[in-house]
Amino acid sequence: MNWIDISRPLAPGAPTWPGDTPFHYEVSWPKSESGSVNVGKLTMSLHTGTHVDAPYHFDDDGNKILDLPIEIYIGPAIVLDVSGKQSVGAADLDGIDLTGVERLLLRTGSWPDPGRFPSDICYLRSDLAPFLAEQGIRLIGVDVPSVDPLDSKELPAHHSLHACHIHILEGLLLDHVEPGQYELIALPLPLVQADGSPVRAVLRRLAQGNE
Ligand SMILES: N[C@@H](CC(=O)c1ccccc1NC=O)C(=O)O
Ligand SMILES: [Zn+2]
Ligand SMILES: [Zn+2]
Repeated sequence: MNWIDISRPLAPGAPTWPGDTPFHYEVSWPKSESGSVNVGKLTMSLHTGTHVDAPYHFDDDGNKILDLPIEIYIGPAIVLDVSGKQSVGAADLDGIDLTGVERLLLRTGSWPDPGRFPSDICYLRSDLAPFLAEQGIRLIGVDVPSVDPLDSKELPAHHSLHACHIHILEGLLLDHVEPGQYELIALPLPLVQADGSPVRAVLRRLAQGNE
């Protein structure tokens, strides 16, 4: 019960990376023709909306989506508010107790208009990954299209997270979520060769010690 949807809706006009494939859905075989059912077809970039990156997205030798362990995308997660920061590094999380936390979702608040691709986002500095890995984090989620600056070609955050075995979830919608402890489900599709996958990401509040 009480699952909170933290996925961005996929509809015509959904914001994409500049120049990327627009989202398109159509009923390609209508009931009037098939005689029994409407059958839909979908065209989209795998990096539109709420999605996971496979390492292959930024490393030709990296794992593809179906190679990723599904247990990463199901389980307890912390939502942390970091809004107002231009970037997040180890120093920004100093003093925050992440003991036993494997999944960390950052609410940056830096995608103010969900109808348009953002122009400037809060990104992760490359000293964050080793810091998080040391604390036992295995998944990082952000409410923006990338963990790196939008114009980055080197993608230092993607590469450092990958080097530290931390999986990447992007494009979450966290505006309506209070910081705290949750159970997360955000499963990628079983796309065998893919560099990314849309996910339906949901949270359910876990009981707090003092509630
Ligand atoms: N690296 C970005 C995605 C990215 O750069 C991108 C995604 C879709 C289409 C084009 C992209 N970059 C082009 O330079 C990310 O996954 O965070
Ligand atoms: Zn992506
Ligand atoms: Zn990415």
